[in-house]
Amino acid sequence: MLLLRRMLTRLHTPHIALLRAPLFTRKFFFIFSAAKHIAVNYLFPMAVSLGNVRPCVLTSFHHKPTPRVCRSNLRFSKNNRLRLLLTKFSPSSKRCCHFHPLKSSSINGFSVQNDSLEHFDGEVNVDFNEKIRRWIRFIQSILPGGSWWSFDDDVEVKIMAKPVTLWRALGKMWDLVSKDRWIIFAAFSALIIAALSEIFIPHFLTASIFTAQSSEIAVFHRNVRLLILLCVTSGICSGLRGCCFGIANMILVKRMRETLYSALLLQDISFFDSETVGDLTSRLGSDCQQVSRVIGNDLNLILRNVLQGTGALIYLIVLSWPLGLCTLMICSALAGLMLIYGLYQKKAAKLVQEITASANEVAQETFSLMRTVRVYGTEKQEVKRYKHWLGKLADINLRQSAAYGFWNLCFNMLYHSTQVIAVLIGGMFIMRGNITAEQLTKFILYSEWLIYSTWWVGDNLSSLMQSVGASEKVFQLMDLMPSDQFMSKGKKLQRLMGRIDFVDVSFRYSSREMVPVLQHVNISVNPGEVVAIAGLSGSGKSTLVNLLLRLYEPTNGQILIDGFPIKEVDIKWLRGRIGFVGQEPKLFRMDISSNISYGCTQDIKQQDIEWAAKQAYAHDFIMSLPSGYETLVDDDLLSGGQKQRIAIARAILRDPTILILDEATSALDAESEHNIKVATLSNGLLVKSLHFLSLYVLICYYI
Ligand SMILES: Nc1ncnc2c1ncn2[C@@H]1O[C@H](COP(=O)(O)OP(=O)(O)OP(=O)(O)O)[C@@H](O)[C@H]1O
Repeated sequence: MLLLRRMLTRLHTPHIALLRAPLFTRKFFFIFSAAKHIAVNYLFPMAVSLGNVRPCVLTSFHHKPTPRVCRSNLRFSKNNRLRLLLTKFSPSSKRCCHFHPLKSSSINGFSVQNDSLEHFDGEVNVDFNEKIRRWIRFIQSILPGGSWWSFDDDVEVKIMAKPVTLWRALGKMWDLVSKDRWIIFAAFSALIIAALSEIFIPHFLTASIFTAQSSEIAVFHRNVRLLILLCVTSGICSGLRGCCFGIANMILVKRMRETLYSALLLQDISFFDSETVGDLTSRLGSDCQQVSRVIGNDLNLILRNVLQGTGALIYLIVLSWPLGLCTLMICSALAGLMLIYGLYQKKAAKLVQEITASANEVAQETFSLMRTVRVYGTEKQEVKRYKHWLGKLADINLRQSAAYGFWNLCFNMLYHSTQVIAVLIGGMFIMRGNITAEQLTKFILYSEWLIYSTWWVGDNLSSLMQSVGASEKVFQLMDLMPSDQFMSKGKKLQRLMGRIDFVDVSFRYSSREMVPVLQHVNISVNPGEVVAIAGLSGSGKSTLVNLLLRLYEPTNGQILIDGFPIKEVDIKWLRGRIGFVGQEPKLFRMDISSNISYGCTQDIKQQDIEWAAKQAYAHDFIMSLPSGYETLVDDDLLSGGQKQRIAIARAILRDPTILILDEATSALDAESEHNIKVATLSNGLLVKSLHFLSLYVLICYYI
């Protein structure tokens, strides 16, 4: 007991974890305290592997570990099938076993290892010299060009987008807004007039002050009148410029979203196997929004400041070329820094967008699987998963802010050095009688103007680079060619009889190239024949249907419709003649009538919808809903069987020549299933489900 108490006083809060472990494990630890490092490093992990200790309670079991760490991966734990990462410290450590459950979750195609989410929170026993060495290493890393600035460690996300140059991005943006080029021309005209007016303001300001001082009243009044005129012109034109660029920006973002959305909708289904919904919606949302700054803000301010800066530079050189050249040199240094800073921000922005997309992906997945999350109580885990990406985002934002700080520091130093140089050299020139006090005042005003213009150009250029970096993936997606099915028209047969032949068809999904799903399949179905395809789960029944609907192309062999290769038939026309009810029918967030008539090209009346609903035995339950056919539904507001009945009604309403039911009545009770069969039979349709224990059945019926 004494030993136990002593051990307990030495165990601070995190070690309570050990007490939760089974008695066997506790005894195991205390009795063999003499050989504790062996126990901790080798025996305890074994206890975990045998299932005596749950790995999650071990996470905080560590005490003064030495910094020397060796890692090995263990793959055990029978009950919860977690993969463990055992971090084993050197024998000199006191108790230092540290486990992290490695729950791999695939996000953006890359696995996220949750061990990085839980940080080592124990105190680290390091000597003073080691601390100093660490500090020196840290300081070295945060100096310009140091490792802290590199983003390489953060690239846990898949960056597929090819780099887009600034000119290419601007060219693409121009393509999108060129239809409304008048607004751009109006914006540029206003910009030029405003910039020119503003350039002359310091000149007439200084001239007015000095003419007032020398009592030249007529000249003073003329200068003041001109000053007022310039102020009014620049005010009006600046307002016009801002408004026109804002409109151009709105047009750009709108077209960008439209183009991207249309490009995505025309992709092959296999494209959606590799891209996730969260990622794509993030491209449409935040990535396109990033571009919204480009025209209305960045380009606008860059152009204005380039014009004003050039004007100020010319004025300075005319005023005094030695002073002008000094300012030019400082501005060139600023421009060099600006370029490096801009490129850094571009890279950071690209990563920020990728990580934002990954965070969105997690959120989208969690919200769509909310019921599963609630039932399994994994809310905290999901928050952790989301926080992981937020942490990454914060990390990059931190570096972006630090870079911004550096950029500000450089700017301020260079800005003040121009003032000092101007006063030093200008003062000497005044003393020598080379220039007047009025000229020096104008010089200081214009050099300030020049340096501020350079600053604004740099700031907006880096913002522009960020927008370009953020929109790389958007541009890449917008460039994707539509699926072949939308490119080639194909033949419309005079009449679809319904003969189908699968001739030596083999298939494998492109996302899993190594796994053959179908191999040399030959099936023939005559018009009017009902065929049931039965097979074990995962044997490829739904895949057959996918090929018949031409959602995928066979890797070998071909499918014939009435003797014509399906590839040569107009696929839109063919799909219009096929009624399909899938395994898990999905409903759109719209009323029931719209859901039933969804995709129907014929002129549909309410009676037709109700007729189809009656055939599918959906009418009664629809009428029992508060607003009947007007009731708003979606994927979550109806039972599985009710959704299936609406989907069957949708298929019936199309009056299809070929009806494919992919276990379409699996969620219905036996009576409803029977009723639907009888009802559809009387209209020449047969719906039949065969349930062979765990076997799954697909029925194809041709009329
Ligand atoms: N989009 C996809 N990408 C990669 N592999 C897929 C895809 N869809 C299905 N598979 C794989 O193809 C195989 C056949 O799947 P399919 O859905 O056709 O089976 P099934 O016979 O309909 O199964 P069940 O009776 O369980 O619905 C499975 O091994 C599955 O993992």
